[in-house]
Amino acid sequence: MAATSAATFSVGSAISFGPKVSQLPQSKPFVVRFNSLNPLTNFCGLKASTLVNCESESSFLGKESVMALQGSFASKAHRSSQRPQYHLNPQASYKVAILGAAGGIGQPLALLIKMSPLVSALHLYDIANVKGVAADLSHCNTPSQVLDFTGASELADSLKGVNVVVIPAGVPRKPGMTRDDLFNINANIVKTLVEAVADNCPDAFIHIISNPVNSTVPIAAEVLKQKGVYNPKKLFGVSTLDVVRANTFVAQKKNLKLIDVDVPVVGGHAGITILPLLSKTKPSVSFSDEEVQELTVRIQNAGTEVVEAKAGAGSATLSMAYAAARFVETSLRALDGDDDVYECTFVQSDLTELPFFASRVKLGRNGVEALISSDLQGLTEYEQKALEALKPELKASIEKGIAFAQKQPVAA
Ligand SMILES: NC(=O)C1=CN([C@@H]2O[C@H](COP(=O)(O)OP(=O)(O)OC[C@H]3O[C@@H](n4cnc5c(N)ncnc54)[C@H](O)[C@@H]3O)[C@@H](O)[C@H]2O)C=CC1
Ligand SMILES: O=C([O-])CC(=O)C(=O)O
Repeated sequence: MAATSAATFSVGSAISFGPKVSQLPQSKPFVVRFNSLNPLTNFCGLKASTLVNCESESSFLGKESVMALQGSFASKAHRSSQRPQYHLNPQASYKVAILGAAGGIGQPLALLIKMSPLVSALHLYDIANVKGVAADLSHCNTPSQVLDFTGASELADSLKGVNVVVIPAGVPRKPGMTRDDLFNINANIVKTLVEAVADNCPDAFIHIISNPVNSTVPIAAEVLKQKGVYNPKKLFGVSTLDVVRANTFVAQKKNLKLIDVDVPVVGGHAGITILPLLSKTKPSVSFSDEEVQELTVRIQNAGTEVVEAKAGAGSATLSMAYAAARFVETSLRALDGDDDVYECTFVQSDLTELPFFASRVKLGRNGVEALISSDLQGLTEYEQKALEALKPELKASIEKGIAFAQKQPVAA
């Protein structure tokens, strides 16, 4: 079949290290081609993956899904054509490591990353049960090679030459627990793993998923500082799930097309420190005071909603894997030279008086290029109050992490 002329559509979310950017760029994270023999180039948003042709009946998306996708992307065609397009480098070949790969998040995350056309090697590390996960995953006919690493003796090898390290290792919550209740176990796990990252791939992007993110990211920063390799532009707390949830809940409430909605979520990743900036929703939507209150509280409590529904069997894993895969994909696109990559993430920041703060950032080859300051300008009274209210809790969590790491310095 001859290739038909391709329309290129983009979907996703938008958005200042070093310079703060006060203008809010329009989102353009994902590019998907239809009506072409070209494969889909990304899987985020409603992203599929490598070697998936939207015209093909053998696409794992299925024909109906493809039609639905085409429909949902169609409205973006015009807007997208006005933007510079990122084209996947056919030579793109990045190595990603997942530490905690046999867990509830690790397994589906590994599957999603296995589908990325940007990845040539996927290193799966865990303290147990990772051999079977890797054997299983390696049968998928996507290009990346899957390697397994079990236990402390193989940790260093799992990190050699890696571009992005994702850390979902650690225990999840049970009903009645706060994320901070995980501190005593997960702080040590994150400390040990980040020490190994510092020794073996200090230039990698580091994505911390393990809770409490508000403390584990500062712990990671201290460990990297003690090792002499801290680069604040490459250390990220993964708060993407808050954005994914905000987008979903807002789209449902306002009857909007899911794919169009983009809500920045700032602050931290626990309870009231999660602050969705509904007034900055794209496309522009108006909310009643009641809607703002209801949506904000639902987004802040969404993790607990899942913990309670799972009734002791853990916390969010599938939606978290989806969100983490989206952040890996955006990081790889940034590494690959796309200069229009924006995500919300919990990073070292000077946007407020707090040393770490989640906001939109512009990502580039060297990590955070800019923090987007405009999101914090012109807040509603509700958002401004909520921002001031979250600061003491977030400050305490950050200080707890720093104090922990400083009390037990790493070996040089
Ligand atoms: N940032 C976010 O938005 C979210 C964070 N989380 C957090 O992610 C973490 C993981 O959650 P799940 O995957 O559901 O837990 P899980 O218990 O299913 O999996 C955790 C995995 O980590 C492994 N592990 C434990 N210690 C390790 C070590 N020292 N080195 C390597 N691997 C180790 C375990 O063997 C297990 O396979 C939890 O702390 C949870 O709170 C969960 C959802 C969202
Ligand atoms: O709620 C939890 O414990 C897991 C988490 O961080 C989330 O789902 O946002």
